[in-house]
Amino acid sequence: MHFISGWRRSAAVITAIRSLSVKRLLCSVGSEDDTIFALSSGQGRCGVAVVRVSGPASAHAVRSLTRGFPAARVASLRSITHPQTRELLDRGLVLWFPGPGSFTGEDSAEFHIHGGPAVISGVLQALGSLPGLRPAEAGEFTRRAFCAGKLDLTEVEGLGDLIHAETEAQRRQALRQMAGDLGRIYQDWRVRLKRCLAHVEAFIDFSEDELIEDGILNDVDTAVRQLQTDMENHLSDQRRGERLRSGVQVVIAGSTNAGKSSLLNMLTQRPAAIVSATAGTTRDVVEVPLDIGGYPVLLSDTAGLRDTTDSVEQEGVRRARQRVEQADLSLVVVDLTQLPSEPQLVPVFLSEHLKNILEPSSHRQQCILILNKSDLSSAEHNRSIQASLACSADVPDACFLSCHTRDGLEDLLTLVQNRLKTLCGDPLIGSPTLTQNRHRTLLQKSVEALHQYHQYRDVDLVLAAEGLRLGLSSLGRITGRVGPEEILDTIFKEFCIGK
Ligand SMILES: Nc1nc2c(ncn2[C@@H]2O[C@H](COP(=O)(O)OP(=O)(O)OP(=O)(O)O)[C@@H](O)[C@H]2O)c(=O)[nH]1
Ligand SMILES: [K+]
Ligand SMILES: [Mg+2]
Repeated sequence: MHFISGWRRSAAVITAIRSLSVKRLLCSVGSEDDTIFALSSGQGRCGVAVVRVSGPASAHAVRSLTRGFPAARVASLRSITHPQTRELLDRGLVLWFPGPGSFTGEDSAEFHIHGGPAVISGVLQALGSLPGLRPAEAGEFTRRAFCAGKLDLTEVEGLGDLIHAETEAQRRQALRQMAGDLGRIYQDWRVRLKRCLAHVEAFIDFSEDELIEDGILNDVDTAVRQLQTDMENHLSDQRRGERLRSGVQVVIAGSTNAGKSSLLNMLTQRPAAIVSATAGTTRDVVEVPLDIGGYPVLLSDTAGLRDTTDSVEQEGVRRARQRVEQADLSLVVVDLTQLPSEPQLVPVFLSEHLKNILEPSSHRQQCILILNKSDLSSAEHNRSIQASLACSADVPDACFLSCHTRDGLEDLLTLVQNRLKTLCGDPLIGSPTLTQNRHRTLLQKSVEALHQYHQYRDVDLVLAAEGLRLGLSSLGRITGRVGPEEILDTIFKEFCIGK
């Protein structure tokens, strides 16, 4: 056993050298010797604009534009002047963040100036006139933070998502990922897998000399199986996190003239789609992003579903059906006045009607029935329909609505919100969910590689170990500990200049 710990130490040294060189390789592009600067607040006229500087010449930049060097991490009011012409550009706050304790890990500074275009361009020009300073590329500040080991890739992505978050639930999920909750899970799996690999490699190298305990491979088998289970559980999340990140696809579908476009307009509070008494008004899919109860929704109105000889309308119907296929949730609108007059016949009628709209049976659960135009039918008749529906197991959640009087809108919104909660999950409860397809693909690869381990375990241990190594490398790519340059390029390019 003594021998194994010695071997482990040397393996640890090798791993350390490897990860060092990977990091050097990844971070060598876009010379780190440059000092970069950019407007970090939004473009356009605003009260205060923030110009950020990072890199070795940051202190020189502060000295050149202001007098009296500011204390670290304290806002100091200064006159900001052009280093060559000495012209006064603005009076603003200057902040000095010495490395390595800064966001990027480098010496950095911020100029909080007035947000007029002339002030901003004056300060940017002044910085550009200094030797060793150049404008930052998109995402370059965050990239430097990553290279300094301040963030792993999942945290970088969380930061990107936070900047783009439009609803409360998206913000919560992004904050959690930025805090490293997701990265920690992947890191833990990497550590466990690394231990398995070390044991198998030790077994390959030393088992003939009988320096290895028997049963070590059985322990590895159990550990690998447990890892597979953990990863598969994480993968089978019904894409909740990804849905929350990119928006829930909700489609409004149904027969012509049911009031689908009227519903879209009521929910979006603007005349987004044309409403008319002519059947077959809507042809194109009309898509509107919405925030419903903190969840991001992409709501689309579609052409009424009917057989038609009009080729343009046929295309509209084809697109409508395609949307229903892809949707996370369908709002099926039915004109109440078109239902059978006998309430007890309504459930069978609706269940047949739904088959026509939601063909694959797997989609039946992801549907809310909206019985529209309730203003045209008596309250008593509506109650009888409701009672009859309550006794039927074939019909999904249904609610009465009038797009004219807005009666039933509250109930509909509650129903929709509850569905969204199930579809996206609560980002603060339970273990954090996968948020990106990139993570999913790499995790699936990792799980497949672990299957290779079991496949070759009794046949060829070297090949089995290779499976573990592949699994480890896929996991490492998620957090960016291992990874080709182009992945990083894509991720950082999604950031804007100044981030
Ligand atoms: N009385 C009443 N009329 C409604 C209601 N909702 C919609 N309508 C009317 O029904 C007709 C059709 O409405 P639309 O919203 O265009 O229906 P649609 O389902 O989008 O129709 P297509 O796009 O042609 O498939 C219009 O005359 C609306 O004013 C409602 O709740 N009550
Ligand atoms: K219509
Ligand atoms: Mg319409």
